[in-house]
Amino acid sequence: MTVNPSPGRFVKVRRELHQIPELGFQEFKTQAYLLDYIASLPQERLEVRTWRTGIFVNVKGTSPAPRRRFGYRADIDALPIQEDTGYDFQSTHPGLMHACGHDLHMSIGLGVLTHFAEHPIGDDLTFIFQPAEEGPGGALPMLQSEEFQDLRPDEIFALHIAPEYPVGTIAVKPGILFANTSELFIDLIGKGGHAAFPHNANDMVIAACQLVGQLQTIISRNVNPLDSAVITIGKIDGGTKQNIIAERARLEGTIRTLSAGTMDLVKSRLEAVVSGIETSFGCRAEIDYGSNYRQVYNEERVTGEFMAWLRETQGSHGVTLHECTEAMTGEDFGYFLEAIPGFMFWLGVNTPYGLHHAKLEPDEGAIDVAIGVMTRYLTWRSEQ
Ligand SMILES: CC(=O)N[C@@H](CCC[C@H](N)C(=O)O)C(=O)O
Repeated sequence: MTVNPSPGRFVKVRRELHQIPELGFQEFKTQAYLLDYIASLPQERLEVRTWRTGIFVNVKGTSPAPRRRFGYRADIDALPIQEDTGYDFQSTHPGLMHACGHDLHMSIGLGVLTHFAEHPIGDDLTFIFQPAEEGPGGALPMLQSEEFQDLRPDEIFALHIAPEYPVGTIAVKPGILFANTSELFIDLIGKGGHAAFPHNANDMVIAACQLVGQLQTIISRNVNPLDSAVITIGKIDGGTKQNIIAERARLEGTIRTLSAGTMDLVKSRLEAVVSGIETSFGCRAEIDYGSNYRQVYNEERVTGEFMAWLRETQGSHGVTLHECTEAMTGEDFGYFLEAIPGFMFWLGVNTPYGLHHAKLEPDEGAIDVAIGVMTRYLTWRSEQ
């Protein structure tokens, strides 16, 4: 796709952030960039707090107390992907890329914050720039942090880019939007040996191949077909050389379900299947579930009001509301929504390559659309 050669303010910000992607809890340059930008805003009503590599910004409202407080969250970390876009502002960090849109999420967050630093509303606002969404999860510890407690909002909002929708589309629904997630790491430990003497070894490459296939039968044969679940093994590592039987293999993946009960079922079946592999291969297995995220559940009343407001005003915003179905993506924003009513929505960015792809090139026109919608929505809410 062609990119705008004379970008606006927040497109420039997005491009600068795009060049410095960092993994979870290592977002040092990103945090410094965000702090520098925030320091350039009118400071009269702002209070900035850092938490590890994250940031809270309090924007003090203009109404006399008691005031309500609204929260807005943007995630800031990137993925271990070697970028393959046609951009002239590609990642300067080899092997790392903003391939899940967090560069757009941050630029939109800064755009909304800029508006309210310059045009404060009656109510207080908390902006949250959150590390480690892709893993191991920054939302829960940030929510529990001391720094957050007196900035805890009454309602909280966030968005995620959606490659499949045109720019101008906001896709949302009340209730569950994103799945429950659990990371999955399985180590298989057998007995290595010479490639020519398989009968003297326990080959963990064969065990890993069998296990990957058997794991899929949990989805097809244990989960109710009217429910939904996903097991994806995204990475396999095993062995040392083509003529050595592998002593070890490691599978890395993720589990997605639409309920906590189905997550328990999948895990208990998975443990039975892995134990069967131990018996049949005479090997040892270790399972680690890594980090787990709660489903993203959009509170019905607040989401319903947002959708009604969008329906009434969409003509004047150039925005189209689409009531979508849930997706098996995960998001640790689910922890915020478990504690505080609010919603997350999908923002159309119209690009053929999906999230987590090395060629992801979101249409930057979506940045101003989102800043416009969020500033108008928060202003409207404050006037209610
Ligand atoms: C929106 C999105 O793509 N989120 C990630 C969240 C990752 C959760 C965790 N690290 C896991 O892999 O289970 C996703 O992969 O859905």
